[in-house]
Amino acid sequence: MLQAQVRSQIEESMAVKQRLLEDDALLQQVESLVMACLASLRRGGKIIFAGNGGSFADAQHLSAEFTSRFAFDRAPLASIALGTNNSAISAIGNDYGYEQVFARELLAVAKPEDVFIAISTSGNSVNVIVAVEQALQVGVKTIVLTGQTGGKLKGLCECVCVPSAETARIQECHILLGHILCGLVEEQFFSKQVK
Ligand SMILES: O=C(CO)[C@@H](O)[C@H](O)[C@H](O)[C@H](O)COP(=O)(O)O
Ligand SMILES: [Zn+2]
Repeated sequence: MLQAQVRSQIEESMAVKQRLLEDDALLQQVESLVMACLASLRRGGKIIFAGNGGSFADAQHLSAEFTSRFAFDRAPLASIALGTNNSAISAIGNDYGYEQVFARELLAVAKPEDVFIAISTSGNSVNVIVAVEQALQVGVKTIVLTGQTGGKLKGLCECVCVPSAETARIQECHILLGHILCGLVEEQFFSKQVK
């Protein structure tokens, strides 16, 4: 009985990915994001990630692909996920408010040569919005991975909008696109350096 629901959720996940595949503008955005990350790393910048809940896990996961390795053994690439220092979250949250937890850490570490990838399925998480505003002020190239509407983040900066309104389905596409990003950046960065 539950098997039908399992099947229908897999079908829905595949349907969202099919819509991604048919969205040339979105694929172009992902290519541009790869190029922006490459340019940042080549000039000594780093890739900064942030998100809440499942997107926090995605932020950590993708950041670790850069600093550890993705598809092959190579030198580490500079990346951090905001909010991974529990003491900083506790101190900033307690002293400045939870909406500042990403923005203040970003202000402490971001340089104009960095890229900031914010992840929010709704586009409405206040701590992500405030961090995006802070990144733009510092002059950091900022891109948001979000859902079909982009929420409040839509008007603020470039948004890669996954064509779904369902959090889980959007997250599944974010990690797919994130893995594609990591793989292409790694391949391009090191193929150029080997010569
Ligand atoms: O993973 C999930 C749901 O799949 C949740 O933990 C989810 O990430 C949390 O509710 C987040 O707070 C949602 O934030 P956002 O994606 O709207 O910015
Ligand atoms: Zn989740």
